[in-house]
Amino acid sequence: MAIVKVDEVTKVYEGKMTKRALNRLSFEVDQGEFLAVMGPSGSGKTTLLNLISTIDVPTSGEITINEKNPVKMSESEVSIFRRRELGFVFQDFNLLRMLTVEENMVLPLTLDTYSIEEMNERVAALANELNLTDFLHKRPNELSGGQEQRTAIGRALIHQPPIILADEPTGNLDTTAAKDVLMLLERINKEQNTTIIMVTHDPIAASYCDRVLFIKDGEYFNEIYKDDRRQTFFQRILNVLSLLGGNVNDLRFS
Ligand SMILES: Nc1ncnc2c1ncn2[C@@H]1O[C@H](COP(=O)(O)OP(=O)(O)OP(=O)(O)O)[C@@H](O)[C@H]1O
Repeated sequence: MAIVKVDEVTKVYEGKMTKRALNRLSFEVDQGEFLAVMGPSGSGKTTLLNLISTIDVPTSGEITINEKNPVKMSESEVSIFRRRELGFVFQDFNLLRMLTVEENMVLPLTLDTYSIEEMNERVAALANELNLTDFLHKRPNELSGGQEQRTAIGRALIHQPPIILADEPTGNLDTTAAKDVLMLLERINKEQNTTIIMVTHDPIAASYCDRVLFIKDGEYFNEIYKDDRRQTFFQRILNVLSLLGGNVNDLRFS
């Protein structure tokens, strides 16, 4: 069953220079799918994620998330919808520097009516799963990049949202920490059936996904599905990327 439907979506940025960032893009994401979105720099990946995340609205076309269309909601409905249905993971972690790991993770819950016991229980369970139990009282500047990103993933998961949106989640991590984060996302996806949409330049990161959707100049270019082996999927991703062209420096091989 499709949990996200992108139907003929166009996004035009008006300004001194009008820019058509997405042009009649259509695709669906199944519930429980781990999807990577790839494309050259400027192809519209972040624009697409901003539209799905309800941060921005399409110029035309429709995006349906869990059978709801956020464009038709009031501002307060959208903020509740965003909080309950979506979790966000960013390249630069976006943690609050003055807060501890525990406080960063629990923050989204404080906007809703959860009891202290429930909040403590959720943080403890997630910290255990994310291997952060010993770091709960530390602040971001005392953490490694991988620990910061795991904290950010904890913050994204604390609401148990059905969909996680990740924008280059491994972009600021070294190879080992990136692998840990990808294996973690893969595990969350498989064990909790959380749908994940991840924008990435990195073919290795994309090879952890079930499917890679390639876009070029704001339009659908191609998509490929994982077979049994990650290594052959990785090779097939590289093949499409070479067809896709663009500047090879746009792709980070790690
Ligand atoms: N707010 C904006 N106003 C005007 N143009 C914009 C705006 N945001 C993005 N664009 C343009 O829209 C196009 C798509 O940008 P977008 O950031 O979605 O691409 P991207 O694929 O995420 O790129 P990158 O991989 O470099 O992050 C680009 O040409 C960009 O310059």
